[in-house]
Amino acid sequence: MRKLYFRFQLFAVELWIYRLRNGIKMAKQFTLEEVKKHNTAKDLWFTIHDKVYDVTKFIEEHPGGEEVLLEQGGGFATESFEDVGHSTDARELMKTYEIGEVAEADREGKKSSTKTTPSSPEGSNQNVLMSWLVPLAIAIGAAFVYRYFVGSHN
Ligand code: HEM
Repeated sequence: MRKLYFRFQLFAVELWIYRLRNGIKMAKQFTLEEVKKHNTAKDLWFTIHDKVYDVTKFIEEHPGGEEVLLEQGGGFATESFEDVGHSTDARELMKTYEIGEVAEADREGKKSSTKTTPSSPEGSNQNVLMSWLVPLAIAIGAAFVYRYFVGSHN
C-alpha cells in the first residue's frame, strides 16, 4: 500500500515538472513594429493568424510565386493567405517557418474586437499557472485521500 502511495507522489511531481516545462516553452512574442522591419527579399517576415513567420528561405520555393509573398512582407498576411485556400500540406509546411507570435496588444482585429475576455499578459501567465497548478493539486489531494482511507489499514 505504501508503494502505491509513493507512486501517487511520484506522479504528482512528474506532472508538475511536465506542466512547468510546457509553460517555459511559450512562444516568443514580437511587436508589430518589429515585424514591419523585415520586409525585403533578403529578410522577409509576415504574420498569419497572429503567428509570426520568417519566410526568407521559402521565397524562391513558394509554389504561388515570390511576388505575392513580398507584397505581404512586414504585415498581416492572414486574409490573402486564406483567400488562396491553401492546402493542409501548405499549413503543415508553415510550421517550419514559424518563429513566434504577435504580442498580445498588436494582434489582428484587436481594436475592432468586441470580445470581453481579458487578454493581458498577466491573464495569460495566470492561465499557464492554472494549467499545471490544478492537476498538481488534484494529484496531491488524491495521494492524501488514498493514504488516509487505504494506507491507514496497513
Ligand atoms: C508560410 C506561409 C506560406 C506557405 C507555407 C505557403 C505554401 C504554399 C503552397 C504549398 C502552395 C501550393 C498549393 C497548396 O498546397 O495550397 C501555395 C500556393 C499559393 N500561395 Fe502560398 N504559402 C504561404 C503564404 C502565402 C501568402 C501569404 C500568400 C499571399 C497571397 C500566398 C499565396 C499563394 C498563391 C497565390 C498560391 C497559388 C495558388 C494556386 O495556384 O492555386 N501564400 N502556397
